[in-house]
Amino acid sequence: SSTSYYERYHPLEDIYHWINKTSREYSERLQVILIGSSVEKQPLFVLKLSGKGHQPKKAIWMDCGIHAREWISPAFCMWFVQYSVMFYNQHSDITEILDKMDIYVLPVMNPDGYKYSWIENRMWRKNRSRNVDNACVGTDLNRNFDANWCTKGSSDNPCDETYCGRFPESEPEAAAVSNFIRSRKDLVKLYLSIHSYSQMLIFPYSCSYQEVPNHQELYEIAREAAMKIKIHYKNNYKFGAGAKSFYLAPGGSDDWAYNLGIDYSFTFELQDNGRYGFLLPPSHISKACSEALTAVKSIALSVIKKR
Ligand SMILES: NCCCCC[C@@H](C[SeH])C(=O)O
Ligand SMILES: [Zn+2]
Ligand SMILES: [Zn+2]
Repeated sequence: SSTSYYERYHPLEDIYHWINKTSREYSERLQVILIGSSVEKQPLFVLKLSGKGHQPKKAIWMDCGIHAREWISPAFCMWFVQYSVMFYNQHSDITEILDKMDIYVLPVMNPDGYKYSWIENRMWRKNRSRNVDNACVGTDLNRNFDANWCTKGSSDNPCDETYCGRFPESEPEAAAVSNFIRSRKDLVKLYLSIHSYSQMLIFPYSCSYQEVPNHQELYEIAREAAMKIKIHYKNNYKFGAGAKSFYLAPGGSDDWAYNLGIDYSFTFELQDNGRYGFLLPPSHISKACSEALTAVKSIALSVIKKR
């Protein structure tokens, strides 16, 4: 049987073609925004998803592909956009969400690394920035944001997988995202960063063991989403504050967004639990994305009800 386009992984050029084609096909729902470019000058395109009525609404941010080898992440952003344009005005949940909030989707935040993981090294994680005084390549974009930058849980060694970069937002990819979010900080109410693997719904802080003021609220929102995944897909997702329930990880986009004032900020670790890890087979894309979709809708609706 021919598997659908959305049940396959796609190389970088394919994804750029998809962005172009889908935004033209659904021009009522989608607008392409160029927010910057990568180290190797690949464009960073954000797809702005909006329902009817073009007055500026509150917004949700979703980034995918910050880490090159986590191929299920860009696959989910594509799956999510396709689901949204197909079922807006048909399924009540996505219709309610889009009638109340715009959604900014960045399908590939680390295009250089993603391309490199297709061509050279399937297990690549970082971006592809060069260091003048060191042969090692790449900064971990999820350690490059200004949240307890370069403290314990990251490394100042350019050869390490969690290298924090030369300074906060030193990387063009991280700077593009933080500049865009800062410019819309009064509109963005929910921040989502999509990763793999471990099946977890993580909320701040990962950069310290300190508990955030609305910890209980974030815990309940995450628990509700994990419960829905359990009910609908019989799969277990853990949830909790990052540092305590996962590991100490400073310089992350989610913690930075939270400290900017975005009170609802989550990092998703999608499938699986370690059997295939980053090499999740295409046959698992559908279920992994359905589970992530359930979580996104649950969390978005929880945030909307908080208004
Ligand atoms: N912002 C830190 C959220 C928790 C860690 C997430 C994982 C994703 Se691969 C990491 O960046 O190590
Ligand atoms: Zn990751
Ligand atoms: Zn991960």
